[in-house]
Amino acid sequence: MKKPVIVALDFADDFECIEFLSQFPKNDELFVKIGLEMFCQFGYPFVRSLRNRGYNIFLDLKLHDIPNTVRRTCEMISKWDVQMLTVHASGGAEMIAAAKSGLDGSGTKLLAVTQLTSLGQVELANELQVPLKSQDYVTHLAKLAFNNGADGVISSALEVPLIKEATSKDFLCITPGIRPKSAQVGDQKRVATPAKARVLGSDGIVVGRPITQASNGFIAYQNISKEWNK
Ligand SMILES: O=c1ccn([C@@H]2O[C@H](COP(=O)(O)O)[C@@H](O)[C@H]2O)c(=O)[nH]1
Repeated sequence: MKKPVIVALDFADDFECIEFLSQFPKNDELFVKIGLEMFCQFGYPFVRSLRNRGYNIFLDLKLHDIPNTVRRTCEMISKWDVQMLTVHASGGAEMIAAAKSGLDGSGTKLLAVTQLTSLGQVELANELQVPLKSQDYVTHLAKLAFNNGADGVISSALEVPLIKEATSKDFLCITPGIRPKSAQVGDQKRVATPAKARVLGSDGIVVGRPITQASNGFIAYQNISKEWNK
């Protein structure tokens, strides 16, 4: 599959979301991300309806709980035919392995979130009291995920070369925190342009507001895709 531009569907309203998607041609193999905002409101029926319309689904639930709870939740999600699911790598080795075993037999890729792209070095040190350089912390969590069966990680594009070197070139690095040069950074701290993410070796980029809040979402998507696929 072509390395995707994954559109983060962070909408408060499902009609608004469907109207947004109607701008995209029907035959496009679009990859969309359903996160907590939409999942908490519209749940599995919404996931099902987008999957039935042919979209590839990245279900970004960032699970983080005791291993037994995560395994049982993943067993349920394994029947949903979604392409990717997230857990937090900081849930630990046993939790990551439990998530993987819950997804066993499904085609769903398990991705572990390392350090959220909204957290920089200052927040890591001062708020979370993690005494490591951000890139070392991300690499440590990526190795933990790799050694416990995850198919890849969520990180910023900036850490991709280090992660690939510490794990495997085939270990997926899916990167949010993507901002075209002219876009507002907002709450993101570790950001990269689509072109930089490509050069650094990301396997897929996640883009929300620069597309969903653009005056023409489809044109914004096309421009980002062009820069990403150059
Ligand atoms: O570390 C992370 C993990 C997940 N995200 C999600 O990606 C999108 C990014 O949206 P933008 O509007 O492009 O900032 C959003 O849904 C986050 O929940 C992330 O940003 N960072």
